[in-house]
Amino acid sequence: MLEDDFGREVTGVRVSLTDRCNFDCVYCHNEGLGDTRGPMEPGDSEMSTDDVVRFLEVVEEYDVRKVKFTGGEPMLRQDLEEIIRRTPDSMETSLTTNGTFLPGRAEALKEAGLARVNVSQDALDPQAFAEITKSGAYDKVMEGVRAAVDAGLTPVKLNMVVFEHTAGYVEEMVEHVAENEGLQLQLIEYMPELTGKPEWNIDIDRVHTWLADIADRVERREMHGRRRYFVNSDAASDGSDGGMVEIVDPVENESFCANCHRVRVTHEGYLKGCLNRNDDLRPMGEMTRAEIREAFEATVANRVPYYGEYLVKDDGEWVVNDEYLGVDLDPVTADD
Ligand SMILES: Nc1nc2c(ncn2[C@@H]2O[C@H](COP(=O)(O)OP(=O)(O)OP(=O)(O)O)[C@@H](O)[C@H]2O)c(=O)[nH]1
Ligand SMILES: C[S@@+](CC[C@H](N)C(=O)[O-])C[C@H]1O[C@@H](n2cnc3c(N)ncnc32)[C@H](O)[C@@H]1O
Ligand code: SF4
Ligand code: SF4
Repeated sequence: MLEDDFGREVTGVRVSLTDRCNFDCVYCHNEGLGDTRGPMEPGDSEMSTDDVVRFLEVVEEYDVRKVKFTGGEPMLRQDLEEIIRRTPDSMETSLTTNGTFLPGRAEALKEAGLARVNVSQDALDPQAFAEITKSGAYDKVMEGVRAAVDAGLTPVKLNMVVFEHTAGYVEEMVEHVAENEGLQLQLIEYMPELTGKPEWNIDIDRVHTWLADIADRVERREMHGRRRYFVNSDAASDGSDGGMVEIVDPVENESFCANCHRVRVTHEGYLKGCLNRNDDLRPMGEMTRAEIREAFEATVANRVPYYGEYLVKDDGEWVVNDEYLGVDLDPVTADD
């Protein structure tokens, strides 16, 4: 297993399969790569099926055991089922999607070996949903979530970005997942770095405080040290956990970055050490196994935590701050 200079082992990869999308969400960071708008046809620049599979086979050699497929909208790739089928068996395979193509395809994804899906759903109100996503496909998304639950792609995590347009819908969404088996909620702090519009920010600490008040139990997840709140677990008739609500709050959060164990791959086949950075793109040449190995090792060796005092000025020169290694990571009590 590879470890970076900040003691972070790399256990997962996040692979963007395309930058195309059928939505145009007002906040979209597109994994740090900018606009999703453009032609809907497969781009020449996208990694081929074989490239993606070869990449996964190589990183498996380094004990990478998790892969997240994302985009753009990854379900625009017609070879998604094939990619999943050919993903090494040792890897947990998950997908983040806007959900519109899940109806009619969820079963096939499950059969191909997909473990679970996350579906972006920012509101339970069709009009608000349409305004945020610039699409009227609310019903399709609801249908997609049901199809995923029915196919056993569970837990289905609903991804809701908490920002000015959605803050009023948080409570309703928490109730929704608490009442519906198979669903969990991820409340994502709005990341303004890549989209501008800092005026849309909502103070995520207020959401933590509110959830801490109503939760029966709180855990900390290994990944990013994220907090998980269990709501209404007593009321759950099936003995399950009731509603599980996780807060994804990376912004200016050193502890989040200190627990970051994933390397990213862009749809064009560049490695990237951090979601928020665009100055660390590393090509993998012709994507031969040797080139992938070399680029992967170099990417891990050059990873830095985005938030955190990882660079300091010494005699006018920027140098890595060894003190960062002493950041209080807080005890992590929950496993993934
Ligand atoms: N800044 C930052 N944001 C992240 C990182 N990982 C995930 N996110 C954000 O978290 C949100 C949810 O991401 P998903 O792709 O659904 O999945 P996940 O939460 O990372 O992973 P699972 O919970 O294991 O499914 C997205 O808005 C991502 O941009 C990260 O390493 N850094
Ligand atoms: C870029 S999308 C790609 C996958 C898929 N198209 C989807 O929407 O789920 C991945 C996740 O990033 C989230 N996201 C996009 N821009 C964001 C931002 N500025 N701040 C926080 N999360 C954001 C989306 O809500 C989504 O859950
Ligand atoms: S559906 Fe996903 S990729 Fe598409 S615009 Fe929305 S957040 Fe971005
Ligand atoms: S270093 Fe921080 S900002 Fe960058 S990908 Fe990891 S958690 Fe996200």
